[in-house]
Amino acid sequence: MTQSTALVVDDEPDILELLELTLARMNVQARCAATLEEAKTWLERESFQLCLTDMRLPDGDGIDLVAYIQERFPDLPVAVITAHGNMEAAVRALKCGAFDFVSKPVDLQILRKLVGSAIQLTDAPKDRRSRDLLLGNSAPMRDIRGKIARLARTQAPVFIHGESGTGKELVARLIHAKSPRADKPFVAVNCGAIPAELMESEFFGHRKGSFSGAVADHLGLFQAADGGTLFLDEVADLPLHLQVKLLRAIQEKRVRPVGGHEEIAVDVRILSAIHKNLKALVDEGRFRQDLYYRINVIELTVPPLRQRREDIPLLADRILTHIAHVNGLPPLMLTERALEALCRYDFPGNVRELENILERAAALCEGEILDADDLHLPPPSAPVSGISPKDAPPLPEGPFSLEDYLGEIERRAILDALTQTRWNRSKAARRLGMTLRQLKYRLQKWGLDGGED
Ligand SMILES: Nc1ncnc2c1ncn2[C@@H]1O[C@H](COP(=O)(O)OP(=O)(O)OP(=O)(O)O)[C@@H](O)[C@H]1O
Repeated sequence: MTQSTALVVDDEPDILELLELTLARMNVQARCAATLEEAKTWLERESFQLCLTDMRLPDGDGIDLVAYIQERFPDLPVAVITAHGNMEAAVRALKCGAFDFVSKPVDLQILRKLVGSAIQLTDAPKDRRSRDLLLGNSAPMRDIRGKIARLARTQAPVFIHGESGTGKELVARLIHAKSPRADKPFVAVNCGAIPAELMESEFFGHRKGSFSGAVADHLGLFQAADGGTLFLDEVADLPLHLQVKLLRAIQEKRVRPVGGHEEIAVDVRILSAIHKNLKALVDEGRFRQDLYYRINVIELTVPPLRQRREDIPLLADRILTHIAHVNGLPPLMLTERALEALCRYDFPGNVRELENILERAAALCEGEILDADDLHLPPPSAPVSGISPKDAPPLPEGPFSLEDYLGEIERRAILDALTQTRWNRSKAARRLGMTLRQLKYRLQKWGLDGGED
């Protein structure tokens, strides 16, 4: 194995020695600098795979060094050592381009994981076809692809904002796939889909016997994602008490399983997504401000499809090619009229809705040419759910039960939302503006149980 070299910058000789020893055990040679000036001299003289710097240096600030390296040596990952509990400094460093941080007193287990990731980062292949996966040549999509490439090189938490179906999860997967964590797990969790009483154990694991039903040790999501990425979808659905625990896990980089006595070091990159306005939820006291600042270090907005209509033809073409391929069909084509209709349509459900429309059209169409009528696009004024008064069942003759009549409308709306979300109950619940629990109750009531969360 070739030896890597790290530049370690700290004015405390004891810490320098400890870091040097730890790195040596990982076959990483350390060059030590006690000041900003010395660090710059080393940087000119040698090439490094990692730089580890203290925040407070006699002749400047660790952030100055992060900025200097970003400008002069953008391929060199730099991590900062922060005073215990000083998350503000850690966040500043991440925003400035630091790839990670470790807090004092330095936990050697966490340091080893950080160094391992940094070394992998400089070895990682640079490109992984995000253009073929995240389609679109509009300016915002090109910009997002550029950002994905840059964000893949840091460990900074990224907060992805955008309407439902715009491709937030796809963006998160690409950040992971292009990062040095690509060979480790990408664990996606829909925070709204986990029952409140199981949340802590789902996230942090539990020990056998810690509660009735805990028949064996259980690995939580953090441990499942160790070395990789944890994607928290609909993060605003986390209850406040779990937000506190999540914040702690992110800051300390350690988790304690339910019923466990020891804490376990975890190395997880957090990406999160939401389709609501998280800042507004913070203002309403429904989302913790400290957690908001922690997960929102870098924000990425995926615009709705109606704001990048020029991407529709390419997306439609690729989706139809895919549908034809998986169903063993000859190539499917859209007429000009059909394409025009698609480009005019507003897509409240974004790319996912485009996929559904084309799948439905392909399934119902007789030949290989899809015309505008085959798309069955909702008229512009129809509400998103597709239920409008004219679709409501006709009023029965004579006296009737209003409750049963409204129940039938409810049943139709639920069925419609489930069809649109391919029976994904969490997504259907969001579409209907209710909690998963409320939807499950109604599904039971209407005998519509089934499907995945
Ligand atoms: N730019 C794109 N190119 C290709 N496919 C896309 C693009 N954007 C979205 N998709 C596809 O659209 C579907 C929905 O995307 P995704 O699940 O990532 O959206 P989302 O924003 O996370 O949705 P939700 O908020 O409902 O969870 C997926 O099948 C995804 O592959």
